[in-house]
Amino acid sequence: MPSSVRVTPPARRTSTFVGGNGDFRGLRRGAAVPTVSRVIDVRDISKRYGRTVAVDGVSFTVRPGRVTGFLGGNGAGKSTTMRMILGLDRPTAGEALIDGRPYRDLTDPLRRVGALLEARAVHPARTAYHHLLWLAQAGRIPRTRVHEVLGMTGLEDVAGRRVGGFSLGMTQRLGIAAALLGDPPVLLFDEPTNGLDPEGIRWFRTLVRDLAAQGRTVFVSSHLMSEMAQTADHLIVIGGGRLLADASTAEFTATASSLEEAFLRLSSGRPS
Ligand SMILES: Nc1ncnc2c1ncn2[C@@H]1O[C@H](COP(=O)(O)OP(=O)(O)OP(=O)(O)O)[C@@H](O)[C@H]1O
Repeated sequence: MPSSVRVTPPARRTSTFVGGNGDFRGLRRGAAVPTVSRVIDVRDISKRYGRTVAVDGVSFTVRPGRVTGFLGGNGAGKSTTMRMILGLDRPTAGEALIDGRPYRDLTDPLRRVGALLEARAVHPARTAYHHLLWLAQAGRIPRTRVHEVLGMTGLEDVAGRRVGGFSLGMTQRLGIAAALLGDPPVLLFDEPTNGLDPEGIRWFRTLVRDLAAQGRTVFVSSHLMSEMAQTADHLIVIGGGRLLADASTAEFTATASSLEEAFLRLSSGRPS
């Protein structure tokens, strides 16, 4: 097991906030899910920060119609990979393509790709509604869509509250709402269940499975093994910046009693 890989316990429960109207029909507006080019293609990508090799020659493809989990311990390189996919970090080598192009070359990116990365990166004095409205206006998305995503994420009742007073779980929901704004066919969520209570985790699981069932490409990073076992159809596993596995969840766990055991065995380099 690479020394940088550790498996941490589940995130502390920080909120008793529940909800989400469970109505994900807002995701099916119009012909929002194109039938082509929803693949995320990561090709031999590397990222070095000074002497730290965060990502080391990783290649994989994230396909539509299923939930792909991105598993790795702390410091494995998940966030760096996601940031490179979204054009927020420039690869030292290799490339990441969505729809056959780098993110920065996509036209109308909010309608092509939705992402939750740093949920806390919101203006604390803004209300949830105004945060989403500001994003919607920047992406030429109608105001009615703001109401839809507030309903879908269970934030309707707190839409008028300042985001600075939100719990971590509520902030995560706001980040998920922002990712859904453009009704995009490709979605990336980095540690989306951080701070969500059990009800929220179950709600999120239902949401992403529904998104995938609609034919979207859904890529979810996590270090919560039991959660990923229930959520992901397919797994990309990295450790120490390197690709360790790219397999269906069923294949990955076939010779282990649990996903956690399979992950720990793989990370430690023990044979299955
Ligand atoms: N901006 C940066 N400058 C320097 N080093 C960085 C930077 N971003 C990430 N790293 C390093 O790159 C490695 C991979 O980090 P990354 O955040 O991608 O991992 P992760 O799998 O998302 O981990 P976690 O689950 O803990 O968030 C780590 O060693 C980290 O310290």
